[in-house]
Amino acid sequence: MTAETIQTDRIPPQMHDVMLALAGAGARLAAIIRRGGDLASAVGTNADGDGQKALDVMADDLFRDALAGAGVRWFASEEQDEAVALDPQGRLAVAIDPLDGSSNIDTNVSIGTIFSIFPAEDTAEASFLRPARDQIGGGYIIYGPRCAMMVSFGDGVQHYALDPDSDRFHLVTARQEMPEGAQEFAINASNYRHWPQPIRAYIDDCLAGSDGPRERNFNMRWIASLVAEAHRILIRGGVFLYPSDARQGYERGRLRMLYECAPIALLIEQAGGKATDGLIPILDQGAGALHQRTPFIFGSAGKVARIAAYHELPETEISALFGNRGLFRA
Ligand SMILES: O=P(O)(O)OC[C@H]1O[C@](O)(COP(=O)(O)O)[C@@H](O)[C@@H]1O
Ligand SMILES: [Mg+2]
Ligand SMILES: [Mg+2]
Repeated sequence: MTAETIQTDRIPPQMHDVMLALAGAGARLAAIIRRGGDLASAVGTNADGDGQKALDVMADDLFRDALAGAGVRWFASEEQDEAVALDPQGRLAVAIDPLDGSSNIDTNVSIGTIFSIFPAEDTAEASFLRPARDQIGGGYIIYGPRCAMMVSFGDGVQHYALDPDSDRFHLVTARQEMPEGAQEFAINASNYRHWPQPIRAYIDDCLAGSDGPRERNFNMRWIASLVAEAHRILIRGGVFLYPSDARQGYERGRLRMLYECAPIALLIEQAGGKATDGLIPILDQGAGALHQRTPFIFGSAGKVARIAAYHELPETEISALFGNRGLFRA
């Protein structure tokens, strides 16, 4: 039996082993990151053609080994071309982004691990290529100034923190709720010229601040670690956008449906927010392939609904200068 790496009294019993394994591997990875050293050197390329860094591969090995003894039948990872069969008796299927925010490893900026848990079926395809609403668990670990975990089993979001003395995750908040609050948006604005019109119009109106149709000022953040943006938004609200764009290979955005967007969408909905591809809830969709990408917009419910409304505006209204976009005053 695994040592108690996480407080289990709020975790459904059938999830204890998998959560003990994820928390144990997360605590070990947190220690590796704290120690530092050569974690960012290039070591290869993954299934999707992304460059792999030393820490990407280390994290993948750590989580796969930990999950092998935790009732997991199928393991799918950003770092593996195909799903891996672990325990034929296992009842769960786990998809994982073992190290999210790889471009930040060498800059000592927050990075994370994202995980999604489905009931195991007889094949990996049947286990993973299904509606995201079939997830029975999902969450992330953030390796930041504090190491923390947000996880949902479909009944709210639980917030844990890693105690550095005992190396155990303990419950901080039993039901994390997202405030509507912050007037903050997160997008990689260097891609502005490649964005679709509704996204440009939404951001134009935010940037116009109190002089534009929104009649108030906004703040912007871009960390380039999805986990860190999700954590900030869960704690203080705001909105995140990684839309599709006109660059080659970005026709469906950048982020992966199965092990990035689906678990973050579960957390966001369970905390009272919304997560869509611009229009359709992510949880109403599913991955057609393990590494399929999707445009991803999430955050406070009102903000995500507003972005959907920009997608439905008539062309004349969308291409109007922000000052003339009468439908969106305030
Ligand atoms: O560099 P860009 O295009 O702004 O992309 C940033 C996005 O890429 C990611 O780093 C992708 O995740 P990986 O590091 O797991 O590949 C997200 O965490 C982040 O939101
Ligand atoms: Mg990622
Ligand atoms: Mg990754």
